[in-house]
Amino acid sequence: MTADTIAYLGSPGTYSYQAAVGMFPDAEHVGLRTFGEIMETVEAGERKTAVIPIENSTSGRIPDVHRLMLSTEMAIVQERMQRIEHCLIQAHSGPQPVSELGSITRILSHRQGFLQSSGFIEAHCRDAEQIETVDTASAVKQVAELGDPHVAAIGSSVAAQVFGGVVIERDIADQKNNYTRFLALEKPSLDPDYSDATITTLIFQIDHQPGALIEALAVFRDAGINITTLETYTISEETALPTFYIDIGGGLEDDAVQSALRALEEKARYVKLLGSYVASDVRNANSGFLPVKSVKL
Ligand SMILES: O=C(O)C(=O)C[C@]1(C(=O)O)C=C[C@@H](O)C=C1
Repeated sequence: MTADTIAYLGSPGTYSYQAAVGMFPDAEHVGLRTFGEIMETVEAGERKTAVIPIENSTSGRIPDVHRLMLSTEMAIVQERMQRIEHCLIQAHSGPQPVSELGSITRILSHRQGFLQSSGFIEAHCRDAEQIETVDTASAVKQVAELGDPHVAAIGSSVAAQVFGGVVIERDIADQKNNYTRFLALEKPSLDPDYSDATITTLIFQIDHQPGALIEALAVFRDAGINITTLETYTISEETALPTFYIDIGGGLEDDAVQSALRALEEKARYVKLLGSYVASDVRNANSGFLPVKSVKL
């Protein structure tokens, strides 16, 4: 395994694997068990790039990853909107006709698979026990190996192919256009090139006082910059003051972004740059992610 390797969650068949291959088709890819391990191996210089999901158009932010963003020293270098087409998958020995989905007593999936398909589960197998797995591919693998007609997995058709499962229902996510936004993170370059960057990601912290957030956000309005994501952290020892994750439309070399960031430094208690990179061209109403340019209807 070389230091140029891309670290992702799980094994071939996870959505993270599909995103990692989509972003870096010619690299070597290594699957790890947790997002923490993925970040650590890149921070330690053992692997070059971490590919991790940050938010989903159906279920919203991926909380574990947002928390990792607080402490990381790495820089975001790329984003990708990955289409997530969840399938209900069973073993070859026991696929159920869709009309008999009520006889499924156990469903295995990653937490996000359940969250993104909750409407389908409620409508067709509401009494089934839900068992969380480390990723969707391992859910499919376990179900294919078990061969029990009353057990199903929520995962990708790629995982069904890899592990020999049968897809009995396709595209079961609550929103038909279900996309997850993946980020690629690397150790910061000593000589970063932001010339093509069109989106910038920051974490900032402000005093807990009336009007402090409005004042901080006004720097973007004053510079004519769109905000495409704004997430609030829950408080903890690390984040005792109000702390926010924000994506703004514009690259670090844009004059408007530079003047907004200078103004933000004045208003905020703490500002951390997470990266400035090329915005995905799949930012639209179809994917559920705002484009960096203004939209007028
Ligand atoms: O379990 C997988 O297949 C993953 O790649 C993880 C993950 C996630 O953590 O959000 C990635 C994309 C989908 O949103 C569902 C699950």
